[in-house]
Amino acid sequence: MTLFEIAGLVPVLAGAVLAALLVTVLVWLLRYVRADRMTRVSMWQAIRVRHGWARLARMQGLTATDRTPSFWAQIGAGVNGGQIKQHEPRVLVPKIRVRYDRYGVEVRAKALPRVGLADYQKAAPYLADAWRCTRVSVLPDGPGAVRIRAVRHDPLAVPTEHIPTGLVPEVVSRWNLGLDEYASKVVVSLAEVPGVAMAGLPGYGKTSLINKLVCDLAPSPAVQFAVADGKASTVTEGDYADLTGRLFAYVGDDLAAGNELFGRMVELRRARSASIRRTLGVRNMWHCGPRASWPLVVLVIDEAHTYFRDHRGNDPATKRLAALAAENARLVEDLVKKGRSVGILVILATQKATGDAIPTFIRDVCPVGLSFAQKTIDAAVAALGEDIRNWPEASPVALQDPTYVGVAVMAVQGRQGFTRVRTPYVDDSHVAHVASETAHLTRDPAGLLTGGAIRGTEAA
Ligand SMILES: Nc1ncnc2c1ncn2[C@@H]1O[C@H](COP(=O)(O)OP(=O)(O)OP(=O)(O)O)[C@@H](O)[C@H]1O
Repeated sequence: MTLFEIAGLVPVLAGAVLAALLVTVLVWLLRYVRADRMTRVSMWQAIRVRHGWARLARMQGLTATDRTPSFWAQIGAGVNGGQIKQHEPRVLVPKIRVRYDRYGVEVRAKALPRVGLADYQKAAPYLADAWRCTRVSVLPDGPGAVRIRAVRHDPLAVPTEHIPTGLVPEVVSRWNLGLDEYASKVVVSLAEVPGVAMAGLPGYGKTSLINKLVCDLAPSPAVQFAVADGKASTVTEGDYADLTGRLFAYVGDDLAAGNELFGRMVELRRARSASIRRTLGVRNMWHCGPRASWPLVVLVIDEAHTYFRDHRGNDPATKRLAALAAENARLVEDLVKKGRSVGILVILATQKATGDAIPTFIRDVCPVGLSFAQKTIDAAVAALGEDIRNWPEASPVALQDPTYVGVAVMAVQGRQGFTRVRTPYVDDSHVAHVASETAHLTRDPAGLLTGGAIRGTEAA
């Protein structure tokens, strides 16, 4: 190719570069037009972060200086008889990739020699100021990289809403709780979990969170639900009225009815334990996963204290209630201690998770515990364990403000300390819709053991 021909290609190349630029700008504009107000602000923020990064990184000491002559300088020196010219040290700036969402930006940055995770963490408060964010966290992002999460608004203070998709979940054991204080998703695995203990002052979102879980799992025939609601006498007057169609069993605040349901569940647990090997070919249902013929059975015990409270008195009626409460505790203990491998999950919700509300021999074997707002640190300790005393900034006692309705505190696997989660609100109309659309999937799991499986809907 002659020089003349090469020169002729320049306008073509310039045109291609311009066209690529134009496409990039158009895509950005399209996204901008379609985005909501908060995301638009984040889009501008992402541009500012990218363009200001080289300067900011220098000022924060996040750059490295390379004093070794470059490869080309050394080659040049070889040509000039081994003499390397006065060499300018090079300042290395970490490469970054910036993504945005409604709450702010996420920056993935490379580590450099002597600039690692600890340096980024030390710089986090200054990055927050420079990017005008309320919170910045820095976490490792694989070898030699960090993930910087910067949020402009406190995600815990912004109520969110969840509209159930009505789609069959890919994995029924994934419990998507909501967003943490950095607007990252908090997902808890329910596989191999026999019990969840949920506490919190009245009106702070326990029932709404349970409704969300039921709505998300209801489209799967591999999950069946039963509810004991200690706050209502009949199903129609309680918080679970909209879900009735999708429940294979429901009892209100009557202790004897609760006793009957818990007894039924223990019988199911025993029958499953006796037949699991023969039916599933494994000793632990989670080794093959729940399916329509062997569904995960979720028993919700809301206002759990109703069923376990100690009744004191010598009159026959009180004595009977005391006996029923003791029996209820024994039955639920059986489910929580032995139900895991056969696919039974008990969710216990109460206002204060002290020993008089949920017996400690039940509460303390629930692997997942969470708490919405609490009045006292003792109530927080009862719900989350002694360690919460060491994390005062995450204490549920600090959530006693209407702003934090729907915010829960929990220990999340793989994370240090406690995580605060903004759980989304699920409107009653959505709950009713999902329950009525999926009512045809409701089966009594005991009936399935004797051969009444839903045909054609095996496995989740
Ligand atoms: N995640 C949420 N986000 C915003 N608001 C919420 C959320 N959850 C609940 N709420 C509001 O709080 C009200 C009470 O919620 P919910 O019934 O779930 O509380 P609760 O803790 O179960 O109370 P109780 O102990 O009395 O049953 C709801 O009607 C709704 O207005």
